[in-house]
Amino acid sequence: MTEAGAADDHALAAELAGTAGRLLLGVRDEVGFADARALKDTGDLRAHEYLMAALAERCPGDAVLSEEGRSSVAGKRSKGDDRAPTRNTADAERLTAGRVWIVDPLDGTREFSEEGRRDWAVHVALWERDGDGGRLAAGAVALPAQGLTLRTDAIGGAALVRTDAGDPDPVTAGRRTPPREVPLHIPAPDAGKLRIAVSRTRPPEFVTQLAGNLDLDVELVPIGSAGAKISAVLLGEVDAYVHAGGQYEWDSAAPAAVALGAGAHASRVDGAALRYNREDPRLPDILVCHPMSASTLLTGIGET
Ligand SMILES: Nc1ncnc2c1ncn2[C@@H]1O[C@H](COP(=O)(O)O)[C@@H](OP(=O)(O)O)[C@H]1O
Ligand SMILES: [Mg+2]
Repeated sequence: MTEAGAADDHALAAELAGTAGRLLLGVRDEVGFADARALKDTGDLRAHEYLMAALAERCPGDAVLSEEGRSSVAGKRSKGDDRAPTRNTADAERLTAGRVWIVDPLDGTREFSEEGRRDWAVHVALWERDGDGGRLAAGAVALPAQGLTLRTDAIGGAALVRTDAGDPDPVTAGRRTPPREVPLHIPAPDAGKLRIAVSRTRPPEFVTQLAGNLDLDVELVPIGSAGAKISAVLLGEVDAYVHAGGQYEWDSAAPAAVALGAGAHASRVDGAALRYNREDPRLPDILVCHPMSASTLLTGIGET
């Protein structure tokens, strides 16, 4: 990959996540909130079909692993559309490919279907094979209802992009427009305190025990979507995300790529590296936090 080509991967991830996000805001307007199932399925499948078509056109030689492209969702249909979802690259081809896009077309599907909620995301990550097996090479997390995209950049860092869509922020509305894109660095937590983001609907029991074991003032903050939770860590709205008990590569690939670019610690809850493009896409647990909180949290998790 040339330097210009690599830079394009970061920009492409952000462009595709942002465009899928705008499409999803349109799906919310079109389908409405009365039938949550129809809204979820239509959102999942329209964003998936857009990403599959865009990646096939822009990166025809690359493999794709999407949450909605598995054979297990082959029977799913979006409202007013009888087509089956476009299938992922076959496993045998994906597992030998040099470049694999790992996408979650709509993370936080439940929150997407609840009127007024802003904690849902589009994830677009690029995994590349290298001498050590492989690594996340680029990633973008769009938060369409918040008017934000968090993305990796070409110099190993990350950036926060303000998009036009989304509800106006009542605090900044009317003030001078802030810069459209700014570097993203994970902020350090306040001394003695730790706000830990947890799933709204499946908070792991061990995180409650962990909170009790830590010698800190801990607040558990329920937020939907892995991408929205990891973004909340990078934006300083919480200090850590701890999850266990189930998840898949597409739930964390793009947010982990951005987190690592923003200088965060991102690992399994036992401290092992997050690994992607495996035969089995299950990746059931994750810890994202500021590096200065990592040993406290890893030790606390180990003792819980
Ligand atoms: N125990 C579990 N098993 C499988 N997937 C899980 C899970 N807990 C969370 N997830 C997935 O992780 C994402 C974030 O979940 P949560 O909002 O509860 O934190 C969701 O992705 P999707 O919305 O793409 O399905 C959800 O399905
Ligand atoms: Mg998901």
